[in-house]
Amino acid sequence: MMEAAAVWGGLNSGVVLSLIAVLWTVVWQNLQRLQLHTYVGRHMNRHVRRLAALVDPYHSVTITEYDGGRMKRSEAFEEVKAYLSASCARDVRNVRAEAAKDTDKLVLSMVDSEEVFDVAAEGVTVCWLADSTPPPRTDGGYWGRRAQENRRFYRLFFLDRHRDLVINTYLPRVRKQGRAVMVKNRQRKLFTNISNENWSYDEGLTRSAWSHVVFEHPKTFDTLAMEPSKKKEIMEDLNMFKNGKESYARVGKAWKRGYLLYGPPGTGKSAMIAAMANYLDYDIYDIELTSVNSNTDLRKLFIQTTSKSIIVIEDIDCSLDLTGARKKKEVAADEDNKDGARPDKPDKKDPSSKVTLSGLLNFIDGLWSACGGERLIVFTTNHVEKLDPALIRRGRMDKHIEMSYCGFEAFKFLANMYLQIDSHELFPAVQALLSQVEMTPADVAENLTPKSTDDNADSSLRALVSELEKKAEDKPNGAKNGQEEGEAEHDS
Ligand SMILES: Nc1ncnc2c1ncn2[C@@H]1O[C@H](COP(=O)(O)OP(=O)(O)OP(=O)(O)O)[C@@H](O)[C@H]1O
Ligand SMILES: [Mg+2]
Repeated sequence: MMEAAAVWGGLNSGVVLSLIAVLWTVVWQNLQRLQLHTYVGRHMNRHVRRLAALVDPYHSVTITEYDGGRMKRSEAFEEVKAYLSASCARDVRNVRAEAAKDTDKLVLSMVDSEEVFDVAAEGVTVCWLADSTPPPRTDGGYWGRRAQENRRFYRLFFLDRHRDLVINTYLPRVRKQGRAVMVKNRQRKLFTNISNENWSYDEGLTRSAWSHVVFEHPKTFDTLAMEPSKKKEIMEDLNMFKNGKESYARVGKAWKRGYLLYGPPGTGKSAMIAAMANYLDYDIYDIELTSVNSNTDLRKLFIQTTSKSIIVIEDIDCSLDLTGARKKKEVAADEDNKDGARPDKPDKKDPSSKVTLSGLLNFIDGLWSACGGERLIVFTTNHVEKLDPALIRRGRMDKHIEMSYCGFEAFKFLANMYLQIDSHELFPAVQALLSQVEMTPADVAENLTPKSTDDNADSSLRALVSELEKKAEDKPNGAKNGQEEGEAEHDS
């Protein structure tokens, strides 16, 4: 009887303390809502939590700003920060406002020592604390100065009995929703590599070889003149890629895809890349190969790219001597075998050979095998026939897309876009002329652009026809160099 009374008494005190904790939680939330919580309140909050822990132990999970000693910003930290800023920021009295990159908006987050409650599930309240630890002692220098900044962290408190729910359901949800907030707030960027002297630092401690601007190119597939079926095929290919995480994993392939865009100047290769980036919602990394000092630097550039990006090397034939250079050097090496010369050894006298073909191949193969996924690599060239076959073989450049002179389908698209017409008496003449002469979509678009307020569809079309006729006269044979209409495209 006595024992039963003791247990009952213990239970009773447990229930009372739990009730105090719950009551305090409610009071605290209301104080916050009324903006009456104070420094003292925060301390009481902690004491109540300690008191409650006597009967119902709580646990905590700490999410730090940096991953271990790798000096890399923790993704989980960013996700929690984004989640809290979106879901709970209204309940926080003191917030830190940071300038969002490249916009006028501010990103709000909790200042140190701020706490906020969140509902993990019905009847399950958890508490987030924002805080920081003093920096480790260092001996100056840039890294030292950066390291002197406090290391921030978020700590999540929850009761022992909610452990499974918090770890298995709530935290994954927080990360997922945080990621969604980050995607929503994310502005796409166009990165470019700059010379090493100007290497910049990103907001973490990571040294960056890239500088960036906000990517705001207006070109989309809706405004890209192309034979409709070809355009559809490319868009479906991109869809398959974007949604192909599982299928790539199933067949054991890295989640990467290579595109080679080739064709004469002004046929829309760069426009196509912008349309792809807008369609996929990816960043663009535009590599200027001639600014890369060595194969090692090329590798560093690659390592600092992120997923959901298009890595672009424009005019690949001009950036590197890839026009059978490997073969020439192989011959030279055979002749000069005594020196043990390597076929792809860079020629120090030739500044264009700072990055070699083999360096570039390693770069692409690295892309294919190393780090995370979801990267497209796009090469453009005006002279596909000059490229080393090794560079464009299947597995490196998976899809070859020919961007060609303007065909009738592309013209109709442009006429609709620029003049808002689907047919006109001059269309047959334009069709006949386009089958005879080569004119790029860029030139057709320029001719269709009204030059004065007096211009209309009729005058613009006449201007185009007369331009095409002039070209036909300049080209006595009239043939189109065996070029078929529109844009051809094939998988290699
Ligand atoms: N198919 C197209 N549809 C719509 N606009 C086009 C098309 N092709 C070219 N243009 C327009 O013409 C201009 C030049 O095109 P772009 O820079 O994409 O050519 P390019 O193929 O990259 O040329 P280069 O080989 O010289 O780099 C751009 O303003 C682009 O918007
Ligand atoms: Mg271009």
